[in-house]
Amino acid sequence: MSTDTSQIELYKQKVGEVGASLVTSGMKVGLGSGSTAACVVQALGKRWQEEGLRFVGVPTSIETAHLAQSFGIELTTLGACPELDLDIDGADEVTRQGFNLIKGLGGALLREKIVRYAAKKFVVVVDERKMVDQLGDHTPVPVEVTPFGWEATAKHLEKIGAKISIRLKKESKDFFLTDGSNMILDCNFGLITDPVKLEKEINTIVGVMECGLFIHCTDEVLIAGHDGLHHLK
Ligand SMILES: O=C[C@H](O)[C@H](O)[C@H](O)COP(=O)(O)O
Repeated sequence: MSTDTSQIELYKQKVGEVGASLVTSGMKVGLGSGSTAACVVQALGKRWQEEGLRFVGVPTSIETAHLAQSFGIELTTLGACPELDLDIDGADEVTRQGFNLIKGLGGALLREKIVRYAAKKFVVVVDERKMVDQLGDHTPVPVEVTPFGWEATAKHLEKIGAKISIRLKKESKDFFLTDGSNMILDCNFGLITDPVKLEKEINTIVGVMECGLFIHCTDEVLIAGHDGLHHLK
């Protein structure tokens, strides 16, 4: 499926607006990361400024925090607010059945997962390119690892079948580091037949902080595409 960039941007804006419409006054809301989640934050910022909507947000990345603050949105931490009503975030792949996800191509996966599991409800916002029949369709599994001894951690990942690409900064050959100062190893496992087993296998490897598989934890998906907007529950 080829869709031009400006059309994709329109899909993201649409899904961002609908995602933002799920937030009501007084809610505690997880604010996701990446370009689609940014559209949600922008739409929330508009509602904050034009409608006087008031809620508190917990950002999943420094970038999201800065964006939210640019609209004056009130932010808090999981320390002050460990239970959230709603978390809205993007994804890199979403399975049509079961809404399992790969996340983390933008590098925010550990914080995103912590925020997701602090929330009662998790809504994912995507454009139609992200929908797949099976995880691993076009995206590796990002794995966040502690930099100490990452080479040994990588060997363990290879033993369970990963073909690894070390995430580098776009502008240089330096290692990309997450907001928590961890590295990311992008692990290609091919098509993933048993994501529950794989998530467990990855996360029991010493040195792994978290992986980008989000399994059996998505309540709703908003999808924007050529045939309009779909809200799947
Ligand atoms: O680390 C990044 C996050 O998991 C993003 O939500 C994910 O990569 C999707 O990003 P985008 O909406 O920019 O495609």
